[in-house]
Amino acid sequence: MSAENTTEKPAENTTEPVELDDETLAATVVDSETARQVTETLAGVEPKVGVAKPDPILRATGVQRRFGGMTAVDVDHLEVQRGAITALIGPNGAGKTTFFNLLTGFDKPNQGTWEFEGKQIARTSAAKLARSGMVRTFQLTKALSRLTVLQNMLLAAPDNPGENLFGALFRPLWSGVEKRNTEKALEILERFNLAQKKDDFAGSLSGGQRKLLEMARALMTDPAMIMLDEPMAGVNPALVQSLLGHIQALRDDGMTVLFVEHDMHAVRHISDWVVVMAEGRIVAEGPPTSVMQDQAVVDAYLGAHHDTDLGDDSLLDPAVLARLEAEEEKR
Ligand SMILES: Nc1ncnc2c1ncn2[C@@H]1O[C@H](COP(=O)(O)OP(=O)(O)OP(=O)(O)O)[C@@H](O)[C@H]1O
Repeated sequence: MSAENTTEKPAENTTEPVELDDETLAATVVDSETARQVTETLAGVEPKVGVAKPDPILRATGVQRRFGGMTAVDVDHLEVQRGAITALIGPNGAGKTTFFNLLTGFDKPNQGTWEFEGKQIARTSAAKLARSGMVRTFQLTKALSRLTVLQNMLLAAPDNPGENLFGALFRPLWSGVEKRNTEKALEILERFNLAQKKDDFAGSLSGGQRKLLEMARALMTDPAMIMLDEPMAGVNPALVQSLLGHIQALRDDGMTVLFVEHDMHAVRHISDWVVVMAEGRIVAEGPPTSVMQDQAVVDAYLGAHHDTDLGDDSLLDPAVLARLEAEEEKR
């Protein structure tokens, strides 16, 4: 199917929840050398809120964002370890998206500072951040859906002159850049199994393929750190495994990954470190298994919506389980 002979059609399964059993999810975990090294390094870090990391790529301090009288984000201190997959989780309204938007230059804080690669970046624009190596994924807008997959990739290239004066005046120079960008785009599309779709409209892709394209676009800037906004949302379960594999591959290629996600199951299997937010604050952080046993995390999720599945019960501390059962009986 190509852009020339097809019309845009809605993506499939965009609202389907992720429902994969733990065994399937566990099977997606890649036992790479990098994964082992990261786990080993983080095993030496005390799982407590605000703890210093051995090699932080991002450090945020005293970040506050208020909307009227409501404080949506109030983070004392957070460090993100270089080369690891960090998940930012929490119940609805916890402040994850607001914090993510602040870190990626899409919103301005009332107060706070943060640095990336040792440089202050609070109040730096998203475009500037991308040029310095921190990039976030975007949901495909309506306009981008009407472009082909390859055109989407080329637009994401940092030196894309587009239709500006430079492009018009320096065509020969631009065509060299365009050739390089096209080669790079095709290489990345190949990696995400999207090369065959390069001439399809982005709007014709399934929910999962769109998420892959969002990641592929971000890689056009050769980032050191990639920030993913709910990478599993709206993805057909059949594609979740492949998506998780791609996220791990980014880490194994040396990138730092930070993602916002609701789904506890998936988070637990692929994250090296989990940060939990509730009511604007970070209430726990640590390796996935220890975080799941943390009372503050259980309280945060139960307080928000009682039917939340925290994942594999066998990982929960017996005392926590007993308490959950007692609370269940009371209801
Ligand atoms: N632009 C805004 N104006 C007013 N209040 C806002 C705004 N953006 C977010 N909020 C509020 O800030 C709080 C945190 O919202 P946020 O979207 O960051 O939470 P979240 O953890 O991402 O939740 P979800 O998982 O439901 O997306 C919520 O109470 C929300 O209503």
